[in-house]
Amino acid sequence: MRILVVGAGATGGYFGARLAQAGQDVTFLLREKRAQAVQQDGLTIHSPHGDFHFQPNVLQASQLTGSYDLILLTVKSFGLEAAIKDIAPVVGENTMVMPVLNGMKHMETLSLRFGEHALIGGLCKINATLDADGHVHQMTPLHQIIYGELSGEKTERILKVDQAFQSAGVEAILSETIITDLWEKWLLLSSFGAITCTMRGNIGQVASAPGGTEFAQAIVTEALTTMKAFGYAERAAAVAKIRESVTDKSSPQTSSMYRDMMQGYPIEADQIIGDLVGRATRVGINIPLLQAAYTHLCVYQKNFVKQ
Ligand SMILES: NC(=O)C1=CN([C@@H]2O[C@H](COP(=O)(O)OP(=O)(O)OC[C@H]3O[C@@H](n4cnc5c(N)ncnc54)[C@H](OP(=O)(O)O)[C@@H]3O)[C@@H](O)[C@H]2O)C=CC1
Ligand SMILES: CC(C)(CO)C(=O)C(=O)O
Repeated sequence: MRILVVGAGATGGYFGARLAQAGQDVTFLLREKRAQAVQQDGLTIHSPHGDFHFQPNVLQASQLTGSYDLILLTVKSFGLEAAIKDIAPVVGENTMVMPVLNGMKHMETLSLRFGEHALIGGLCKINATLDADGHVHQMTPLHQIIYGELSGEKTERILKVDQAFQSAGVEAILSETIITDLWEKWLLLSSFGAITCTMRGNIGQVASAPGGTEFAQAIVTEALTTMKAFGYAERAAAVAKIRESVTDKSSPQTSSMYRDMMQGYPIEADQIIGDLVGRATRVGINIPLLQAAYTHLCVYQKNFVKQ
């Protein structure tokens, strides 16, 4: 299977490297600066599962030819439009486009652009980041990737995707409920993001502070109420697990949005929190805490991102 990984940041670098390490036919589509750096230095992964350094196949958009069987989209939401333009020439009739972005909005965008048949639902759970040298650091052993047909069917093509990820030494899960999984990942991440970015601490620090647990629970309730109004069919056990994880007083967990914010990087405020606020406003649901979190993130985004 010809696999194109778009981006060699935290998620693309990690999962793309693991696929390549397993001998899969992987090419990275990178923009000029990153392409030059990776071509010169290779790609390095630091991981509790073992470090890995290799010289990947790298192309820039103007060098793409043919079509790919699977395109793994690992850009941030604010890079999505440009990435769509870049990959469009190599999305053939049988190409599967699998994003791992957090949130839901990108699914509509991609479906409108390439058609729903091209889209494979995908998400990943990992705590990873890029360091100043462009190395990928996986900070905890978590490296889960979940994917599935939007219909839930076990088609021939999704079984091939499954085979590739199963070979890669990561926790790979073929899901028959990927849309629900995506809502739940968004519920988890929007809550993690709003809690850690607003309170500037990890989950345990917030949960241990006066009012922190109540704040975290109220954030989950606001996000959940909004998602249910837009089609999320609540699975009680999943929501209970999310509530548990956002109120765990011993948890050192943050979110990628929090880590990006601490480093002065751009964040996905609109995709992760703004989209929820917009949806709630459209149907008249009051979500004051998420609204405040969004305002807070927008102030950061406008004034404090390092150029
Ligand atoms: N980091 C994490 O732990 C997790 C992240 N996620 C989600 O995964 C998604 C990706 O996040 P993450 O991997 O952290 O992001 P990163 O910022 O680490 O990586 C994104 C990469 O995409 C590259 N990129 C952007 N546009 C293009 C393009 N047109 N062509 C080629 N490369 C491009 C950027 O490269 P450059 O700018 O250098 O050109 C950058 O290196 C997000 O939606 C995030 O919320 C989900 C779970 C965990
Ligand atoms: C759920 C979590 C926190 C880890 O995968 C995440 O998705 C992120 O940090 O973006």
